Amino acid sequence: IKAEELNSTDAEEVKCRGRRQSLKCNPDAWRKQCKELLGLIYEREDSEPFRQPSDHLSYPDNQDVIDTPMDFSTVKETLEAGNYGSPLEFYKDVRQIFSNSKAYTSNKKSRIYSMTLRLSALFESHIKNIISEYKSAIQSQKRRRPRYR
Ligand SMILES: O=C(NCc1cccnc1)N1CCN(C(=O)c2cccs2)CC1
Repeated sequence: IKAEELNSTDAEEVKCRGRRQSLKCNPDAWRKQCKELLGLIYEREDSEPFRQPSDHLSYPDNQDVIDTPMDFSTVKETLEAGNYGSPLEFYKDVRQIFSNSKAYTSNKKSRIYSMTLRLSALFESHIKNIISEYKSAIQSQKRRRPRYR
């Protein structure tokens, strides 16, 4: 049968089976993409205050406000250790860095807070494609109909 005679699901699957290693169909491609995104973040000077755990000594006033400390070195270690099961877990930790920064500051104009705003704009612009490609790779991998081998 010709590929166009397959319904969209089968066609998608045929496409993916052929090109497993391509980014589109490879459900593990997100790890490499998130590593590259972290590299981009590390290149930005804006990420400097967030590359190591916040030191509560110099920011004691908000210590109780931050119940989940997070920083990019922790995210990097978790990703490299293979301890994220999906890009959504990666996304959750990175967003924690930005929300902690918001909780730290009372003045939304503070220099360090404006750094998180620029950084999160960069992050959001890249992560949404990584997540949508991951979701479609999972979809095309799911067998719509069980196959009896
Ligand atoms: O202590 C760190 N980061 C670790 C560190 C330790 C030593 C040297 N350089 C950075 N902060 C400070 C608090 N913080 C904020 O986002 C905000 C503070 C005020 C408004 S926002 C997160 C980054």
